[in-house]
Amino acid sequence: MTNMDSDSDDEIPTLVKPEANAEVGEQDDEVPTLIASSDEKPTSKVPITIVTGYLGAGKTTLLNYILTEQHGKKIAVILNEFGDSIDIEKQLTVSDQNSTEAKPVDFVPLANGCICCSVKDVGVAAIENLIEYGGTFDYILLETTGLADPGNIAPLFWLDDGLGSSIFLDGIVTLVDAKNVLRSLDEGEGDEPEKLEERRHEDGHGHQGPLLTTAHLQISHADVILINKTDLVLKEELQKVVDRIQSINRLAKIKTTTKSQVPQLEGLILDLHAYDEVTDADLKFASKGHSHLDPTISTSTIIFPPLSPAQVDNFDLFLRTILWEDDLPDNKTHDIFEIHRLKGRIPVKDGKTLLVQGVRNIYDMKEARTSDGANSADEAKLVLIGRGVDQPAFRESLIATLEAKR
Ligand SMILES: Nc1nc2c(ncn2[C@@H]2O[C@H](COP(=O)(O)OP(=O)(O)OP(=O)(O)O)[C@@H](O)[C@H]2O)c(=O)[nH]1
Ligand SMILES: [Zn+2]
Repeated sequence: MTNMDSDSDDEIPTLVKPEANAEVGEQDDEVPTLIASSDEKPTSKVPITIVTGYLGAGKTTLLNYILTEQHGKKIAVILNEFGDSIDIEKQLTVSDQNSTEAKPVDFVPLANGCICCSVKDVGVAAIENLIEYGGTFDYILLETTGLADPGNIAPLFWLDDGLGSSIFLDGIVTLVDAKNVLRSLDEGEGDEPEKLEERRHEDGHGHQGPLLTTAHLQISHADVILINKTDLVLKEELQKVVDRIQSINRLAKIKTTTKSQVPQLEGLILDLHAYDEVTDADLKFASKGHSHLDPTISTSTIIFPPLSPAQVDNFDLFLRTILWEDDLPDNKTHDIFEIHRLKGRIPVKDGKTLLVQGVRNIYDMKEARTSDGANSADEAKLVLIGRGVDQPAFRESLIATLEAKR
């Protein structure tokens, strides 16, 4: 669906209609509008999966595939021009002011119970309307533009304010094009040159750091990465791609696909729970080691002893300082860094386990339900994904902060 991504503002959005179900949409130019009565408010939050990926990686192919599969869910698919953070903020404000006079959104019902909605300019407001008027579906899939930075979009659905009251972020799925991804990572091919220049930063010694491309941002924020178009590469080439992607993001599940055909939807696209649960298994692979295959972004794991209850506040201070101030507490000297994603499981000696989640400068810390609790003898693990996170100073600063009397 490359025509969705053109820049012309007056272009009429195209609706996705899987060929197999072509008869369902009936008249092509008459789009049905679903309007539910106002008392049909959804009672629980609807999960949303963000589908991101570089230009032409296979996002629309994936959504079409899902819309034709039998999965027993009513899925609302939104094709959107989500991209620029500034636009999104504008849209949020507009939708807040107009929330009482929101207009219905147009949907196309599909054979397997799914509905499809194509939104070009309304963005967040459209999703609110979808919830308000639709109410009859149990999942939302949102395709972003190829140049979108998921780090700007994810917080909109994760936080309690804004949209978080009716929707919760289930996960971010990133598609990469096996044939082109290495070139995108190395050269920023397809990226806007000004954006690349903006994202370059100095390494703290006055040297320009390596290129941070859109492909990096989409991989570093992903919970699931589908390496698509495997038919276009040789086995050895594919292995190189897998290795490179793993070196950037060791938390994400990685699967290889052709024509975006995922082996199963559950746990790969739907119901990831990537922003509420942090299981031991989630962190296991990440903490097994790391490599420096990518000069720009890497995954790093800090392992430390369980906290005493009195150290919890100090741990929180450490998180606030690294995420909000891009700095390490206790004046620890360090190179410049930038954290994109963070996950942790922190046992406390009173028997609780703290679960930590972060995207950019937003984080959430809560207690694990006792049923999934690791016992307090386990080590604590904090996994960081980003630029410059692979510095010994992180662990040193954390230990010093935990031990400090405040
Ligand atoms: N050879 C090959 N082609 C594929 C595969 N998956 C998708 N394609 C083709 O690649 C092209 C782009 O796929 P889309 O699904 O439109 O990609 P997209 O990510 O939605 O693209 P944009 O919205 O333009 O960013 C289409 O012509 C697809 O048919 C694959 O596994 N192998
Ligand atoms: Zn597309």
